[in-house]
Amino acid sequence: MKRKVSVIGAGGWGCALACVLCDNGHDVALWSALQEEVRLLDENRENKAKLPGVRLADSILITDDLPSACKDRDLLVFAVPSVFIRSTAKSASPWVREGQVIVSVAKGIEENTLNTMTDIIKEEIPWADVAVLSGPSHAEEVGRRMPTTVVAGARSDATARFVQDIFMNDVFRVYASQDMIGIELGGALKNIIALAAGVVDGLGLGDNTKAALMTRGIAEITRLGQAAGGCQETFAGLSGIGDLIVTCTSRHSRNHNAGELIGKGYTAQQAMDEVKMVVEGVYSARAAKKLAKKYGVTMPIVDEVNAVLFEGKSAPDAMNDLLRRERKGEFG
Ligand SMILES: NC(=O)C1=CN([C@@H]2O[C@H](COP(=O)(O)OP(=O)(O)OC[C@H]3O[C@@H](n4cnc5c(N)ncnc54)[C@H](O)[C@@H]3O)[C@@H](O)[C@H]2O)C=CC1
Ligand SMILES: O=C(CO)COP(=O)(O)O
Repeated sequence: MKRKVSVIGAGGWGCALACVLCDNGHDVALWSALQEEVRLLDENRENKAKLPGVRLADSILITDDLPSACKDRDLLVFAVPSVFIRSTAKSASPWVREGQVIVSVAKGIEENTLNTMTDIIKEEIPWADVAVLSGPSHAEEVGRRMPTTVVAGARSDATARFVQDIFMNDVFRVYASQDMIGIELGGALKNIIALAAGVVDGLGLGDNTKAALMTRGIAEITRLGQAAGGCQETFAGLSGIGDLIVTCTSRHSRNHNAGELIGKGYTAQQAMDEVKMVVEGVYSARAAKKLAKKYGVTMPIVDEVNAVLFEGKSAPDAMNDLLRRERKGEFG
């Protein structure tokens, strides 16, 4: 069924998802807060800065007019970086109708409130029906129609399946779930572990080391995620281990690439400047540490990433301190 859909945010991920939705025959609008970005997208029909080589079909309406992008739409996809989710939701709220479905595809945790992205949207627009879409899905590959699988999460099964139906096609397979907190925490926390995996590569360490970080990383994510109310199975699924694998190993990963630069001696700011696109793990690291404290769980990799990012600790010292922790059983 043809739907009216708007993608709010025109970075790499917003552009790739606009392509998926357009392929599915929907009436698609793509909104950006940045006038210059809108001008360039309209002129080039491509986001040359964030997603080069992926053409935006002529039928995608590119706009900087938020009211018209929100009004009378069956679905809004919020695809701005996590730090802009609250301001974007606040600005959009006057034009969102009762029960309108908003799906968040941003991966982060708000630092001062420890809210997930859908918590923020619900706070700003309590009358919306809020969902999440997450999983191992780099824009660079989705834009090239490479087979990808994700999970749509919503409180009600009906809303999760509504989102599933709108996005699903032969190369973009969508599963449905009702574990929103599990999906969102998996998506946000894997970025911090991916920074650490990048550091391993930047330090010139090996595959054993990276496998160790990924495995112990998902243990940390699962520990915190379950304490916060997520289901264990979700962390073994697409938005958990699946996204962790792709983010720790892909050349497309902004978090891995920033971590690699940090391993080579760049500061966090220098690494972010070099990567140019949003490195969400840097914004979520402090929040993850605070969440771990709130729920009384140990997250040694997250602690060390924080120390390297914000306390001037060297990457080799962080690695050594992880290895020299007191001996323990594998599962606690
Ligand atoms: N790029 C990817 O492959 C994927 C990204 N995501 C998530 O999607 C979110 C967006 O990521 P990307 O598209 O990669 O980011 P990006 O760095 O490519 O794009 C940033 C975009 O944010 C928008 N923006 C800039 N300033 C703004 C403001 N003041 N208010 C509102 N919007 C503003 C602009 O449209 C800009 O192009 C992140 O949370 C990321 O983790 C999730 C899955 C895949
Ligand atoms: O979430 C992502 C892929 O699923 C994107 O990760 P990066 O931001 O590290 O590129």
